This record gives sequence, structure tokens and C-alpha cells, in this order.
Amino acid sequence: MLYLAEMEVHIPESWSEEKIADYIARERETSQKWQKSGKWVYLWRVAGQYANVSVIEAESPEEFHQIVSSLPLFPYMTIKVKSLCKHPNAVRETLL
Ligand SMILES: O=C(O)C[C@H]1C=CC(=O)O1
Repeated sequence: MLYLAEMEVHIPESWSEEKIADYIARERETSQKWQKSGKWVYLWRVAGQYANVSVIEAESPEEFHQIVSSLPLFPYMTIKVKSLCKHPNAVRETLL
């Protein structure tokens, strides 16, 4: 199943620069691990916002949750999720 996820990050104002840098470095490591695995198919920055639009291919809602909740910044995000299926008028056979 494909999931469209819109993630907004809300870093607490009380965090030090060092703590922010540490989270961002671990966030990059985790999301790149999923991208290299093929599960995290697209990752786009939303221009002008600390937010992204992602497409994640997961076998189930549970696996989708496992992927996004593995992100160190997960507790500091609001995430909107939509599951996707093939449009009947799509000309391509594959979903991706
Ligand atoms: O920067 C973000 O949008 C948050 C997060 C989600 C994936 C990733 O690499 O960082």
C-alpha cells in the first residue's frame, strides 16, 4: 500500500542548538535508511516550511506507523496521512 504523508515539524523553543543538531542528524540517518530500503519512495521539502511531503510504501498501516514512528522527531511532528490507490484513468500500469 502507498501512503501520502504530510509531516510538519515543531521543534520545542526550549531546545539548545546542540540538541536540535543531534536530532536532525539522527533524523537524516533514519529517513535515509528507509529511503535506501525502498520503503520511503519520495521525500520532498515543502517550500518555506519545516515540513515535508512523503510517499511511503508499506505492507500495512502497522508497518507505516513503524516507519514514521522510528523517526527521532516523530513526537514533535503533526502528520496527515492518506492512503493511495491507482486512479482508474491513470495511463501507467505501475503506481510509482
Ligand atoms: O526534515 C523533515 O522534514 C523531517 C524529517 C522527515 C524526514 C527527514 O529526513 O526529516
